[in-house]
Amino acid sequence: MEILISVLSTLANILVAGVVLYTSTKFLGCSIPYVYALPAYQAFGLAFCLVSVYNVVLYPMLLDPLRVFPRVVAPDIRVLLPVTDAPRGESALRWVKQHPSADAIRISTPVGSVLTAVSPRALRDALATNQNDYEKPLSGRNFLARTLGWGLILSEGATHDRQRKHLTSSFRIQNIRGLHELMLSKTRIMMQEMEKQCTLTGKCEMNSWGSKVTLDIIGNSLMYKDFDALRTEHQPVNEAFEELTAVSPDTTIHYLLSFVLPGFILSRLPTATNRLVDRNSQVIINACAEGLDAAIADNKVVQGHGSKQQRGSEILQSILSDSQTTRTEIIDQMRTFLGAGHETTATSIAWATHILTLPDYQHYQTRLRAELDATGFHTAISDPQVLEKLPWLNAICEETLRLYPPVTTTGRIAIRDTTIAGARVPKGTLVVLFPWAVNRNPRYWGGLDSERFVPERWLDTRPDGSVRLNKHGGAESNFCELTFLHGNRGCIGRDFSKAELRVILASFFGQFEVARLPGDDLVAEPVGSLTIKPKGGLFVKLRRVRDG
Ligand code: HEM
Repeated sequence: MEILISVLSTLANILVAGVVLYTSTKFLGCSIPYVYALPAYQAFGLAFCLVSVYNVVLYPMLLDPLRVFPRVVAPDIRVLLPVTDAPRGESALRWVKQHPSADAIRISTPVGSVLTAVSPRALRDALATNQNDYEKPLSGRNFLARTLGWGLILSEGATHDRQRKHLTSSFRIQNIRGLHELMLSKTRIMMQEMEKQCTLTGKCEMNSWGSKVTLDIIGNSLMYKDFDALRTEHQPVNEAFEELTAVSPDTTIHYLLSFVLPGFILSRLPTATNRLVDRNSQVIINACAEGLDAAIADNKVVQGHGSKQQRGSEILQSILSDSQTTRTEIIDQMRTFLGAGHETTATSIAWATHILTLPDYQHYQTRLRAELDATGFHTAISDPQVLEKLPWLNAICEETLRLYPPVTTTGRIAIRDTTIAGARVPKGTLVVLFPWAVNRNPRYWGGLDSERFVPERWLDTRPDGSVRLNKHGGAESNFCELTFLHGNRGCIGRDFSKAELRVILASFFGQFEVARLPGDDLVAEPVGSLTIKPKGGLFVKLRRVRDG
């Protein structure tokens, strides 16, 4: 086996030499005597054939330790990327349906094979049991670090463990409940502004309002910085994120290039994407630096261990309590939280509205209002603990997050030999994870109903007819859902975002009857880089049914 690999790598080298010789004679005008060029071309041809036979036939059929898993072919590698202009999720879901009993599926692409884990058993291995055998691919991390900084999302190993340990406590439910007033007051401003816009223009666009309200909430929770995006027409940080998350073929090409070019070369190419990333990242860095300085100057937070903190400053204080952290790292961590804690929840607000305004599902708006009425609308929205227990509200949030996971694709690379569902996974294997496909897998989510919006699956009916929320949606394991992932790299902001979603949806649908514009009753296509939004935006009109 090893001899075979060395022979093939030698041939691969000859192949590269052949290409160099060919290009130098053809394009650079070097005159290489024919007697040398001919054998080089022949070697090139032979090496090319052998490498192809090895990649296409020999390795996948006889040598690949992952050949116990079924194989599919992906001619367009863009469908495997988290940053892409390609349609999202659907190819992976098709593969999952083609191989319903598979634990994992091998995906052959023109540039090599990758693996995707699909069953709860395989996902548990990749994300929990053997989680320390994986890292996020360096090329993708280098690309994203320019926007998000080297914070919790992109750090690895001991640095990640240290950062996660310091940050975990600020995401406890008690601390999140402490942010309820802020979340509610920002939601109220959102609704006032939306109502004004609707009166003036007859419509409002949900993606952009979701983005503004979540930016204002995370800005205030993270660093006492009120971006006031909700009342500012051109808020620079909001616009910076909008541009950074927009999809374009240019961004996809850049992301693909990050696999072959070192970061310091790629980031210096004079391209439109580089200019856009540099300009917008600087806007975000400056905002974080200003927020940090203001919070320290106002004594809201103090660097170092054991320092007193004011209510609501927990996230920034926990970043500062890590005594090993430099100012650049603090700002990187703030960029991470601004990015991660903003567009993700914003898209969930848009998707929930998208679903609840479709003809088949509109009646869930009425169901939700009835639940809020029965509890007492004002009692419910002013108390986070009441909202946490409302069955229909929570079931609608859970089902939206299942059906439209904002992050549809992510990846891990095995840093040592490991196993998935009993099969050996060699070091260097790229494991791509598709929350979109896993969350809609008919095998675990009720066959034909798996792609339908069925909030009832999150509810259990008691003998007295009352309903109670369950934690699994009827699936056999929580690894059947990947919206927030699992394990030590799962989303630290999971409870934060659920609290936000609850208060925003309860206030919004509790006070407005929300409808699409005439003629628009279609299921929108999900598009977006990193997170998915309804294509073309989601335009709605509002009719007030209750005073706030
Ligand atoms: C609906 C809302 C959200 C969804 C669906 C979501 C989803 C995810 C996913 C899938 C990951 C793992 C990414 C990967 O490993 O490739 C992640 C990680 C992370 N999320 Fe979220 N997220 C949401 C909201 C938030 C919020 C509100 C915050 C902060 C306030 C946040 C902060 C983070 C951080 C810091 C990480 C990195 C965790 C680590 O690696 O230790 N997220 N999120």
